[in-house]
Amino acid sequence: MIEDREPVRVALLGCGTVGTEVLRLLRERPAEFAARTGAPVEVTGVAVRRPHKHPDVPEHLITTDAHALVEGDVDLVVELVGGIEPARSLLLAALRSGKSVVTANKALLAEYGSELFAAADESGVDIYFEASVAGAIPLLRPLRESLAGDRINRVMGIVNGTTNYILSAMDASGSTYSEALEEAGELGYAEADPTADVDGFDAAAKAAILASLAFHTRVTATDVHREGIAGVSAGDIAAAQGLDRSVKLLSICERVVDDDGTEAVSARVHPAMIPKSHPLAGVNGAFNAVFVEAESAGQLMFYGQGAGGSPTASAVLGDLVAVARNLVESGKGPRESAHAQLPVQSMGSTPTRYHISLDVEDKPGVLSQVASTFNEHDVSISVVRQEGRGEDASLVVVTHVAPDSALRSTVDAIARLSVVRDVVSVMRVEGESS
Ligand SMILES: NC(=O)c1ccc[n+]([C@@H]2O[C@H](COP(=O)([O-])OP(=O)(O)OC[C@H]3O[C@@H](n4cnc5c(N)ncnc54)[C@H](O)[C@@H]3O)[C@@H](O)[C@H]2O)c1
Ligand SMILES: N[C@@H](CCO)C(=O)O
Ligand code: NA
Repeated sequence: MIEDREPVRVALLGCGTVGTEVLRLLRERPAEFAARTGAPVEVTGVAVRRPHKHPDVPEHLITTDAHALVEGDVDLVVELVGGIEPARSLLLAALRSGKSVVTANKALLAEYGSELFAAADESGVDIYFEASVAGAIPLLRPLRESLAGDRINRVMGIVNGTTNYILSAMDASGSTYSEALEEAGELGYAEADPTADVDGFDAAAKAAILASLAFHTRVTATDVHREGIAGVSAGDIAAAQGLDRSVKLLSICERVVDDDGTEAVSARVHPAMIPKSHPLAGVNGAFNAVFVEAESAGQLMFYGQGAGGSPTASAVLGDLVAVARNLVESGKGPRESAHAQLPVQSMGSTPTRYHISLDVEDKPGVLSQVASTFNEHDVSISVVRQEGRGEDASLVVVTHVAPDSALRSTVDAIARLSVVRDVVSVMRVEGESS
């Protein structure tokens, strides 16, 4: 009988948006978890910071001493505290004392992943982290396991729910940036410090995790070029709408191959305009979507809820069952795979395309001055549109692909032209052929 087997003893660290939901489901459905695991799953302790804030957690489970809980009589530690410390020390202590770990902590994994994987390896235990990227969406398991025999060339998508919620609201209803950010916080999508979301740190951490798994290379958050959405203005959104495009915060991880066959990894997070007809343009609110392009599999798309207590708990509990099964059956999950160790390419050499919207003087010769500035920087123009408005005119230029540094210098040079009154919007363009 399953109920008579030795239980898998679980320590829960953190009982906030995600932890509360994980605990609720574990306590409501013990028979299902036991049947799927092969042994009862027993929560033996819940570490919190302020006990009085958790009236629904049975008193005998609550502790403020997370270290004692982790080093005590448990088999599996579920970390839902977030941030670097004390999460890092707690997980290292857990792994070094032979406990398997489930975590949703992308900030920690993107910086100290290798240290945690090494500790897990030395102790022969598991570390699972599906909830750390794209919430409920099964994405890391497919990359780590299902696609382990393929060669991935690109991973591109929307992996931050908060910023997607804000950009969708600004696009659809004309909400202000701060109204939409407040709503995202109330709905449990935003990080404890929402600048992690809006400044792109969260998406960059996720890009580092995705690039590491996809390219079998250690990529950390600092390797990822990062631009957030704080600079996205109502003018940028309007410029995109005028061209039948949407603005999205994209995480893009690519395998780049030089003419001589040398390979590198490029990982970047920045806002970009994509055509309304692109599948990512229809991903709204806290939903996430990620495209994976692999040599044999071709294109794959992963879509679903990327944030929120309940969707994230689904991924955490899926990992918990996988790890618990391994404990019951003496199995083992995948270890770190970083055999390729490709170099990381700088953003300046990464090929991108720009959309540039300018206010210029409406007089002859302006277009040719602007065009020759592009020419001088070896950047070729794909589309140009000019509209007169009395003394002023607006000029919209979309470039072909060029190294990002060349595009940056072109914009700087254009801004210095006396005929250019204002650079209204500069944004990268993705999702269309060059
Ligand atoms: N909320 C989401 O949508 C979501 C989605 C995916 C991943 N995550 C990740 O899941 C983790 C938890 O996120 P959350 O939204 O539940 O955060 P939260 O802020 O709601 O909860 C964290 C909890 O940990 C507690 N805590 C802090 N320090 C502690 C300590 N030393 N000991 C014990 N408890 C401590 C806090 O008091 C808080 O209750 C984070 O790593 C986050 O990035 C969150
Ligand atoms: N703050 C994160 C939570 C999910 O990882 C987001 O908004 O996507
Ligand atoms: Na996921």
